Amino acid sequence: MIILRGIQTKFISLAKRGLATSSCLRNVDKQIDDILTKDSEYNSIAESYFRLGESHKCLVIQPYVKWGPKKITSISPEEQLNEAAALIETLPKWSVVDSIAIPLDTLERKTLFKSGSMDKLTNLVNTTHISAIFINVSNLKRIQTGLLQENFKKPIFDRYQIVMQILKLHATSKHAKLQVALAELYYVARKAQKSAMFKTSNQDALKLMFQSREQKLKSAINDLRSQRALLRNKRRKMDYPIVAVVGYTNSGKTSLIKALTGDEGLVPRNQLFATLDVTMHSGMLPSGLEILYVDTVGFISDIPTNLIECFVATLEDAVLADIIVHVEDLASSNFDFKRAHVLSTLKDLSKQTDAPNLMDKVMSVGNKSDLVKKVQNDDVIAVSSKTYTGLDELRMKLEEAILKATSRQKITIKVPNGGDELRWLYKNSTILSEEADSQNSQLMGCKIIITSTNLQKFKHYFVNTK
Ligand SMILES: Nc1nc2c(ncn2[C@@H]2O[C@H](COP(=O)(O)OP(=O)(O)OP(=O)(O)O)[C@@H](O)[C@H]2O)c(=O)[nH]1
Ligand SMILES: [Mg+2]
Repeated sequence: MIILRGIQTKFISLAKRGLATSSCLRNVDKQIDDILTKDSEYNSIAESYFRLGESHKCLVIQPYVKWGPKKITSISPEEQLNEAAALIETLPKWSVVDSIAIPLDTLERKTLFKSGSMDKLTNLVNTTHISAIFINVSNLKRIQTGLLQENFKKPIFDRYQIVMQILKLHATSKHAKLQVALAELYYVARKAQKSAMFKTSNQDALKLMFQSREQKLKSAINDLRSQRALLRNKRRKMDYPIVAVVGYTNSGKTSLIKALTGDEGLVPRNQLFATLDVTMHSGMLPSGLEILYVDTVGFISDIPTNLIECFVATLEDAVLADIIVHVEDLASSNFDFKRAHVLSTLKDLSKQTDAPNLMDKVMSVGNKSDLVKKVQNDDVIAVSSKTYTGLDELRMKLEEAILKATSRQKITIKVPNGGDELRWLYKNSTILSEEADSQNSQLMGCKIIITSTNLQKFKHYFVNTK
């Protein structure tokens, strides 16, 4: 769901003009609630894969391919382990007790690990007080999970399960809940269809149940998408420049928008996937031009594609923005890896959504500059959302880019004092300053920002006709 937040008075004025969504979405609300809560047969199957209520002390294992084409060179196993631990720590009541990286020659082995590594891990499991094992690969095969569980006598989780649990916990809006439910359904249906339960129960009925749930979820998501498209058109008509803020999870997107807008409704959190809703926040550029910042869902590497696809819809607003601010965490040890991941996701998005000029709209902002001694990257605008350093420079650069991207121009225009022209300009442009003309007191000199279309209209109404 798109939620519009901003400085309160602005929120009210924007909401009155039809930008807030709640009333538009009310009619589909009940239908969505039913899909999410009343499907008891599905819910009881899904619960067996996701253990939201449990608390766990985890051993985190990072398998990594040591050589050959499958070897990952862009991020070290230690850095992967750090990210894996951050995922676990994001779940309330889950903690990391120990972590270990294990070299492999392939990820395809039935037991995943060779016997030597298996012995080493069994010893570690038996001598450490843990209640579960998180193996940081995107998706374990059912046979791998089964054999590892049998060997270690502890529940085994893969990355998909952990990310899904975080998403389930953090999804608050209907739209986010529906998308998470769809991502979960793909996982549950695939696992259930391969399980013993599926072989012994009425397979056709189970398949039908999954298919019907998928259809209901997709249709509800499509309804919401149409609502969003309507809202987008409304916003376009109102001509607010839009700045989408994207980036790797935890880079500080929400914090940056909060620092730029002063919006107290925003709550940055030191968690992965803290933001799962696309929200809008009004802000002002140095000239007084009002813009909307769009907060978005963070990116993360190594997530199964159907999980990503579910979130592409939420990024539609980003794709259609006038400028895309890419927030990067300057203090992150794997800065280059994260940058490459976000840029390649944006490139994919540009292809999928048929937006060929998407990459031209990207502006790189290096956040958390307060945590580094020296900013190494010359190609970013360095800021700190914590100390507010660099924000004025960022606003200036944004203004420059927005004026260019939205064909707006700053001009000075002379209009009759108190006339229709002035009233029209108040409605259709941003007035930066106005002062009486020194040579003719009947005239006002107005410095304005106006779109090319509105300038044409102004000329048509007030210049050509006279
Ligand atoms: N020191 C410092 N910490 C920051 C800065 N900006 C954000 N943080 C911290 O970084 C963490 C993540 O911030 P968020 O703004 O929630 O990050 P996000 O990119 O919106 O994260 P997701 O919504 O989870 O993708 C929080 O603990 C913030 O307080 C900064 O400039 N300096
Ligand atoms: Mg956020």
